[in-house]
Amino acid sequence: MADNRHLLLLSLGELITQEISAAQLVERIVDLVVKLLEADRGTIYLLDEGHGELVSVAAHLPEIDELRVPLSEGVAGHVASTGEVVNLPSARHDARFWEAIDQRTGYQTESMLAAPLWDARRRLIGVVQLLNSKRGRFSEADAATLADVAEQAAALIEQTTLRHELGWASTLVEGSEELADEAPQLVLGESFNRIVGQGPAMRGVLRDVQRVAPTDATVLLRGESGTGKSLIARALHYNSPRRDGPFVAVDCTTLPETLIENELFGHEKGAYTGADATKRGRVELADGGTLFLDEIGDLSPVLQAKLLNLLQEKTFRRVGGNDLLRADIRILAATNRDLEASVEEGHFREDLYYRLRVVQIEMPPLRQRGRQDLMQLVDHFVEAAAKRHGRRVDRITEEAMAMLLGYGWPGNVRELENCLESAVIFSDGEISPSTLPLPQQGRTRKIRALGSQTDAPPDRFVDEPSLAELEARYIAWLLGEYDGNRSACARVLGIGRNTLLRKIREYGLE
Ligand SMILES: Nc1ncnc2c1ncn2[C@@H]1O[C@H](COP(=O)(O)OP(=O)(O)OP(=O)(O)O)[C@@H](O)[C@H]1O
Repeated sequence: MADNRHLLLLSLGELITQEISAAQLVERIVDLVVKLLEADRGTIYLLDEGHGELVSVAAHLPEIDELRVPLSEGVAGHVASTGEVVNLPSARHDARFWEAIDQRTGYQTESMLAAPLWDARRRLIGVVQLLNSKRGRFSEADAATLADVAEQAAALIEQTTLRHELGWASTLVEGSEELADEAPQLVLGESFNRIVGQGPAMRGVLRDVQRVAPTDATVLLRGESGTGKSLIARALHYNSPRRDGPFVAVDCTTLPETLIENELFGHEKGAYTGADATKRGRVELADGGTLFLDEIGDLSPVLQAKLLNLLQEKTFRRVGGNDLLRADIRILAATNRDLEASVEEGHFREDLYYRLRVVQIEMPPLRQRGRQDLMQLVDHFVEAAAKRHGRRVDRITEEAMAMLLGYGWPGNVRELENCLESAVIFSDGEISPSTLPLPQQGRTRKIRALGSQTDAPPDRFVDEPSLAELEARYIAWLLGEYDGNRSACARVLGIGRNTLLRKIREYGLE
């Protein structure tokens, strides 16, 4: 059992690295726990605080779609209210047993084991429950195992966006949950584990992912650095029929041409000095799965030709080999380059370009995703970093949030993630402007980023700033334009110098 438990925890850990949908993740957790503890059925309930109910989000309940259990009812309700692990050899003879469920499902509950799911701040988020031990009754060792596994499972569930999507999670960032209410409800199966984004731009991306993931089509992911292209590539793989096969990523920028060819296609024994054994390349390692080629715009002409062959014929040769080998792979590629310009300049093959661009997914830069997406990302990354570093963050000040919302994020989501990780480490329970490592030149960059929006009369504000943010940005931009001359800025703004100074202080623009 100890070994099994170890294996289960490992399998649970692996689940989170795979971009399966959040709903699938909880289903797999239930399946694994049922198998490990030799139960007949299992259910994971999450707490819907608003309604004071537990709601089944994954369950072996062929009879009904969803179960809602009031906190005052049943064994699950008892576990949620008291935080106790409950082990009942004969559930129907226990006063806490809620017969209504068996009556609805026609199932005969005999033994039952249930444990609470806690979040990192020791708040209850749900209950995991097992029915009918195949060994007649659950042992005390089973109860201890379930308590252990429940802890891991809760940590996994917390890392997903599931509770946010359901609109039940409490948030650090005021208003970050508003969108969940405003947006048309996403169907669980359509959402992706750990990918945050419900604004129109990201919803479009996720809709495309949903459509193309199940096909074998080559997909070209485009967008600035740090926008999540690799994340989406993994989502495409783990939501495709190839999900049980390997996902192999190759970064085409990091190695010189000859090494990349070797890395991709492998080599035959004796292909060159030092090649004393045949080596399989990434293409072969990806067999039955997905090959993700990152930064494809950087490939040399020779490799572009070989890649074209691979795309068209699904065939390749190892370096130094004559045999034409066949690969059963799906190819995904990504670039942050202007491929059209590269084609024009003769650096990128036109035929390869057309072959690649059949299905394209364009990742929007962070500054175009709207304030709600940014706020949800902030919430997501702060929670994740706090957990990772064992820190507690209770609050992000309004000024800090205004700074985050006003910044241009040239490094996109990766820059935001790094910035918040650092802020969490240096914060003392609260993230304030002084804990945000937005460099001084960050302001300059912000001003420049804004410049492009304010120079031309904006016909739409892609990042939906509030009036106060807009005011802060305009002042910041003016200060940049007038080399920090406050009197000149005040004149342009038609306000007194003191009023301007107050606003500069208020918006943290000193
Ligand atoms: N929508 C999102 N939700 C949650 N995390 C995200 C999201 N988008 C990106 N990230 C995170 O941001 C970081 C950067 O993403 P990723 O590496 O996928 O970007 P990229 O576009 O492939 O970058 P590059 O072009 O530099 O390779 C990763 O840690 C990723 O998990």
